[in-house]
Amino acid sequence: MDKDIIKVNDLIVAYDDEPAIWHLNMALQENSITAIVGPNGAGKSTLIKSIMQLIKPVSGEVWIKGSKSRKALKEIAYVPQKGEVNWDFPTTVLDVVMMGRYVHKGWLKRPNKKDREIAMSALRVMKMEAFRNRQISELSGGQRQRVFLARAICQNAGIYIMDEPLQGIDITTEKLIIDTIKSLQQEGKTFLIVHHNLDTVEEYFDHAVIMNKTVIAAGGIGDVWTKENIDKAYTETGAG
Ligand SMILES: Nc1ncnc2c1ncn2[C@@H]1O[C@H](COP(=O)(O)OP(=O)(O)OP(=O)(O)O)[C@@H](O)[C@H]1O
Repeated sequence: MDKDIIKVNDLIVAYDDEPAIWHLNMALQENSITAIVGPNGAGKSTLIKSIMQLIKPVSGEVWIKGSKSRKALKEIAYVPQKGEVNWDFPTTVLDVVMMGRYVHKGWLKRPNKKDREIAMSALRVMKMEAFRNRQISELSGGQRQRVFLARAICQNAGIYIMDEPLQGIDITTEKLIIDTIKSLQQEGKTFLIVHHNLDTVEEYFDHAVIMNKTVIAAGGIGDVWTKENIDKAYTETGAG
């Protein structure tokens, strides 16, 4: 069986004629925890937004489980950067987490008791049960990140794509998120995660894509996590 659950072929993405991603090729190995690493402006968010079809590329292809159809996106739970969400929207923690269920039900059907149980169990995993009736505007940054992950768990997708889930959170929440990710990996899930802290890459991830507009090196951590590759990404091209 093909171990590459997502494939990106020769991707070019530009904003106002300025390329943010240039002839990028990568493959996400099934059941891996893969880091996307690179300097500010390297195109990491652009890459995952392209995979999620939130941005239209100039050229290139994205295959998800052997399909190019939008339907394949159902296989993915996407966790955007905290800053990309309107946290002032008047809604509760439980309602946000329950949104993870709409992928299965469609937007018109109301969630039922089972959906609620699944959402509560996801909140329990993230130790956010006590906050279920809290307005999302009243959460701290770390609590927001926990709610995001609970919503992704609720979706019960095979692939998680997360944009800087560990940004601006304390060590307790970081450990909880990493432990949850590792136990979901045991259940067969796959992770593609934008990560900034170079000191924790080897501890948290088994694969990495080191990039700066294009891929500098990609593969198993033991093979690609070298000073040479990291220096190359962080010193070349002037994208940062
Ligand atoms: N909506 C946009 N319009 C114009 N340019 C954009 C837009 N979004 C991103 N860019 C530019 O594209 C390049 C890549 O941005 P992107 O956010 O993908 O990088 P990143 O690697 O995720 O950066 P960071 O580590 O700072 O989050 C940057 O030069 C950025 O300024």
